Amino acid sequence: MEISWEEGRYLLENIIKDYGLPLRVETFWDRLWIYLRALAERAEELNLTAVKTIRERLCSQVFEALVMASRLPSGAFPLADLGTGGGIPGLILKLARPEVEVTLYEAYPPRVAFLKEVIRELSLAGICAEVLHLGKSWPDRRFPVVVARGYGSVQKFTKHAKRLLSSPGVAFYLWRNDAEPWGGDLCLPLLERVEFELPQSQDLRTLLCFRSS
Ligand SMILES: C[S@@+](CC[C@H](N)C(=O)[O-])C[C@H]1O[C@@H](n2cnc3c(N)ncnc32)[C@H](O)[C@@H]1O
Repeated sequence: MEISWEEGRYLLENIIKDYGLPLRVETFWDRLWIYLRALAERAEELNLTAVKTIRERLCSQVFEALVMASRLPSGAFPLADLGTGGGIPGLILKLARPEVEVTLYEAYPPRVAFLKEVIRELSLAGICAEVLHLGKSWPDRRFPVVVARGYGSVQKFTKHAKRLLSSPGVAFYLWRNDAEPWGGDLCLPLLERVEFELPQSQDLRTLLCFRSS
């Protein structure tokens, strides 16, 4: 059976506590829940079916995004999420770190239309979603922070992040060790590598942190 509002909040609260993340779930849970419900309802239509339940999403994509949120620089700054799909990690970063100005880039227009609806429904300011196939075209601005998850390979991420990063700048990539190739020589210097296990499944993830070259 699917998880309830109370169970979901309790689960995430405990995950955050167990992993010692410096975040307070009560500051973003209501909006996160609305977003997760919308994503669950539209997942099939948007072909975002890798995760089957809200419980599973809390223990994987949400948790991963919160690990990233707690490692971002402090304060307010513009951030770009490349290949955001249904808003991961960028939309979750915005909920957990509302002072950050987020741009979600995604090549598939229906996913961007969904994100625009969610942004409107949640009355979020300082976040936008744009249809853009990076590599074919590029935005005319640069960002001090660039992030992504599930972008195809670590190498592809560093190649595109290098193009979008301002200097100085930092890029963060959530690498799914078991599911995604490294892809070859990296285009940015690696600053830090943080390995962690997902709650419940114990699957491995690595948060890679790069700096502008
Ligand atoms: C595997 S999904 C991951 C989505 C999301 N980041 C997540 O972790 O759930 C990859 C997404 O990146 C998008 N994508 C891949 N290459 C892209 C590119 N060059 N420019 C923009 N979006 C891209 C795809 O359309 C897809 O939505």
